[in-house]
Amino acid sequence: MKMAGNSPITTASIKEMKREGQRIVMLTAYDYPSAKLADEAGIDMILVGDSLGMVVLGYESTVPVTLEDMIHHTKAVTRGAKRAFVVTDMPFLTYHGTVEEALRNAGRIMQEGLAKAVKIEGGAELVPLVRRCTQAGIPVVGHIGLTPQSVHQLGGYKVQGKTPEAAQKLLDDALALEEAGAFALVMECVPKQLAELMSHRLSIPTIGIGAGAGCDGQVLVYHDILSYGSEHVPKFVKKYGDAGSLIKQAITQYAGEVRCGAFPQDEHTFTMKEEMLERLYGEGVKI
Ligand SMILES: Nc1nc(=O)c2c([nH]1)NC[C@@H]1CN(c3ccc(C(=O)N[C@@H](CCC(=O)O)C(=O)O)cc3)CN21
Ligand SMILES: CC(C)C(=O)C(=O)O
Ligand SMILES: [Mg+2]
Repeated sequence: MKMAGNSPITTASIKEMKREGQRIVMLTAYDYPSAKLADEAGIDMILVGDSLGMVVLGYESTVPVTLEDMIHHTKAVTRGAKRAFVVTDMPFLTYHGTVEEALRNAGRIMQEGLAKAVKIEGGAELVPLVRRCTQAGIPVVGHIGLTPQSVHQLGGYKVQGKTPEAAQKLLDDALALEEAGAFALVMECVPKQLAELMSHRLSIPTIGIGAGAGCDGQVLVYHDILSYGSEHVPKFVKKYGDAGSLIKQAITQYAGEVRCGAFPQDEHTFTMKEEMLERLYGEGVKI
């Protein structure tokens, strides 16, 4: 399998991967160790997804996630990612006021979090913002199809674009975002035929999640592929490891060994010199 070299990934190398038919691999990460492992495993793009609200903060949806949350986690991820290109989700309602306000929020993600790009959920209505960010040097990734920040409007996490009208709207949105300057596009939970068609129509790379093999790249949630405590795992997830069981087993063994006295052993313990101990007792130091 071909993999881009060791030099840091850029927007240019991401676009080039599409031209060369090399699939782009994206994974979410939310902290320093997960970013470091993903980076070392050769992941091309790391997404600091607002899914962190659900998988690491325990909220019911991504709606409660704040800009401060995203910046905080982005700081940790960018310290761990040496080669991977880090993209951060703009959270709920941080890009729906004025373009100036949205630009300022995107700017904080770049300047404080040190992300290389931002991702925003929505279609053609975001064109003025995408244009402004792109002009200001902030690369933008679009996100269409199932847009989880609109879960309360969509009525659940459902597949999108199943009718000809809905599919046409998604295609129009995708083309508008590309035209406005988005350098990549996430397509979530859309029928595979539509995702493949959109991937052919667009010159920018498409990154699918629950959108089939016809996309230029794939993205999944870190905790989902590792079975690491994530709940309500979507159908499109494939599990590649069982970190949850591994961690629970290790913690259970630790608890058992503390309770029966098997831990700690001498090797985990510090000692005082005999001479110091004699002085302690002999001189009657009060302890
Ligand atoms: N752990 C996790 N993984 C994700 O991929 C993820 C999150 N959280 N949180 C934010 C969004 C929400 N996502 C989701 C969540 C559930 C489904 C889901 O259950 N979908 C149904 C399909 C329903 C239908 O038939 O229309 C499924 O069976 O997969 C899909 C996407 C994707 N994102
Ligand atoms: C699932 C991906 C695309 C995402 O937006 C997230 O992790 O928040
Ligand atoms: Mg997201």
